[in-house]
Amino acid sequence: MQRASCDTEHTDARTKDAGTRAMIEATALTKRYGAKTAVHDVSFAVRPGQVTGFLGPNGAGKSTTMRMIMGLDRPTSGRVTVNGLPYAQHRSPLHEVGALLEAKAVHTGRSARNHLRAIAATHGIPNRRVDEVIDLTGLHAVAGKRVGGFSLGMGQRLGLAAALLGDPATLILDEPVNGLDPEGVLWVRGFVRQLAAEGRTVLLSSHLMSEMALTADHIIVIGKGRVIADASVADIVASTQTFVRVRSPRAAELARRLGQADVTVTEVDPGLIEVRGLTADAIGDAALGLGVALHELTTVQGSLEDAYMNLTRDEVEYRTTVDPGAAAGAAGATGADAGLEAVAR
Ligand SMILES: Nc1ncnc2c1ncn2[C@@H]1O[C@H](COP(=O)(O)OP(=O)(O)OP(=O)(O)O)[C@@H](O)[C@H]1O
Repeated sequence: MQRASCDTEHTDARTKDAGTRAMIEATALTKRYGAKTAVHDVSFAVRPGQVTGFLGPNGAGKSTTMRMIMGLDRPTSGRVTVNGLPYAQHRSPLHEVGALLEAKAVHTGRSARNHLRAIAATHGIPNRRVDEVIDLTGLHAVAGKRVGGFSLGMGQRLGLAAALLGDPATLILDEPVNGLDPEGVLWVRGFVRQLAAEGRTVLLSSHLMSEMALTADHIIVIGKGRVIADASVADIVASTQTFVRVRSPRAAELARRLGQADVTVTEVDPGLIEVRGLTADAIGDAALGLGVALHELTTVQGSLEDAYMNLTRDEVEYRTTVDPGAAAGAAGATGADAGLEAVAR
């Protein structure tokens, strides 16, 4: 993939900087709407050179926080800076931070190229840069087409192209893969990772946990306006409980014999149990001692999704009748994501 930058010197400086200086910094950030506190005393730092996922159930305060980062909403108290200054105090904000806040195509009769040229013109950005971002986002073949006729995927590429016009070091992307087909999701994932690899700071929100696990390096989770987790994806996943999946024609009998203090055995199906509190070795030895045949003995590490469900179980503002435990346990990433959405909405 072509570098998502037009300024090599600039980018090399950024890469050297990566991991050292926080580019988005929130300090005791609070936003109240009348009696409603949407964001409560939130502090976090988003660092360059990695993708930081911003997660939380619906109504948790993500959009409000993103709006305050972008200067679209004023904090009630506290502050948030981008590259050291509140957004509104930057002389050329488009060169500091690019944002994709709306997940829909712009409805306009203009061509993609003219749409981008219009934005560029109002920010003193040369047309040369418009052509560069068109190439970077793979829009070349449709650059002359009316934006109003764009698919959601093309609309997202156009939104990313607009966000990149000022070659900003910081990008804020709200649900960039929402509604995209698998090819579009794959493209956005690769693109976002490339932007971070260049040393840029990328803050990305998504409800798709399986996608976040593949895209983000670091995760900030908010619930009911407060930060409830701020850690690397690896650390968050490592904090989830592992369990051992055991398949046996005599699973029920094995379950009874394994049951003891600090061991939890869940019967998933006749013939399939999940054991927490014992290693696979211990279960295998116990089965051998009992003369019970095992058809499967697998240690399963919890997923980012499991960790997220545990973290946000008490933080969901609008709960449906779907049981979060059942949703988290749903088989396969897609099924579990669907369950998560049902809980979080
Ligand atoms: N302009 C407003 N006036 C009053 N309340 C608001 C306003 N904007 C947001 N809120 C409330 O603040 C809380 C946080 O909303 P916000 O949109 O930031 O959440 P979110 O995490 O982005 O949710 P979603 O995932 O649904 O986009 C919600 O309870 C919401 O109803």
